[in-house]
Amino acid sequence: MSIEVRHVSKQFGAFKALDDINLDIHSGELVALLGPSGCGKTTLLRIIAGLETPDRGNIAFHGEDVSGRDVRERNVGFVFQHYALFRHMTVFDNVAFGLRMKPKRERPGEAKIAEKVHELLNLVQLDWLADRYPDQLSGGQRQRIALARALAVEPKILLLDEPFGALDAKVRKELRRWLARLHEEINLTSVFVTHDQEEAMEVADRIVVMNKGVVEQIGAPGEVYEHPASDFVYHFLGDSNRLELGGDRHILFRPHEVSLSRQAAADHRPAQVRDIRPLGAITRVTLQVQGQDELIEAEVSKQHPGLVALARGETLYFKPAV
Ligand SMILES: Nc1ncnc2c1ncn2[C@@H]1O[C@H](COP(=O)(O)OP(=O)(O)OP(=O)(O)O)[C@@H](O)[C@H]1O
Repeated sequence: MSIEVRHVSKQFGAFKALDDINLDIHSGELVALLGPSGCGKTTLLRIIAGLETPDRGNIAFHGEDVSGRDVRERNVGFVFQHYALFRHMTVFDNVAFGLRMKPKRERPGEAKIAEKVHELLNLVQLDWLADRYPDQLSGGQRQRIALARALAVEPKILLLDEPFGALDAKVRKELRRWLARLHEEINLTSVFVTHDQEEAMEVADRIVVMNKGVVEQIGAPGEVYEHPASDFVYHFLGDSNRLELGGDRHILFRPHEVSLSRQAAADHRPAQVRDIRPLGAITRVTLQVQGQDELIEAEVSKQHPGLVALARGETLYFKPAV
């Protein structure tokens, strides 16, 4: 099921949360809405779901305008960060909930429901927890159960709002890999909101980079990283340095896109070493360049000859190598 967003705008009082958003999400795609806090990601997701009405524009699923349909009629599944499981129900009953709530003529029998619930719990690899209560689960397990619950009613579209936001870094990483694999398996058109560029880069087929209510760029992770359409996208999608070139000219480069030398070299600028951080295979050197306050971060292999016995306060020569 594809999703078409056409000229969608939304205002809260005088504040423009979304300004003429256009977006095509293909059937089976996993798309990330990425941007800083307050850029309108959640509002857009809620409008796609039917939880919020746009002031202008419309949403179509597979070419069919669904603007007039409410959230229940749109057949979308949700996983929201704070959309808690029902505490007084077991894992099994939580996952069965949506099926049991169906109108009588669509509701499967209890045997069929049990079969379906176990199938879903197997899919999220937590069948062994069926009789537990949410309080007896870890945060990561709870999110996987929330996903199973969302999938129970066989939605045509899955919407996830910072689904792993509240979890610690290691669990987040595991879960996002797991989500990517799961998505490969079930191929459900999915949209997830995140402000974490690493998460978007790692999981999504395509990334929609948003800023202040507009779409800055849409593309595959590699595309938006390698060919950012604006300075905003460049900065947002990874660490970046800005080097003043005089006048109002500047150059942007990534910490690893740098040539470092202990001796003065052609086109290299002198800089004072402010900090040296070994980070495993690479070492990050923070540099202060004359004539600008913003520090430069250079990341080189830990074997780089320029690092031998290097100390803070010394002078290094560097050049952006972009
Ligand atoms: N119901 C509302 N009433 C008033 N303002 C709102 C409402 N919902 C959202 N906003 C405002 O609209 C802007 C966009 O909110 P939204 O939740 O879409 O941003 P976001 O990109 O998802 O940010 P975050 O990552 O912080 O959730 C914010 O400035 C927010 O304060």
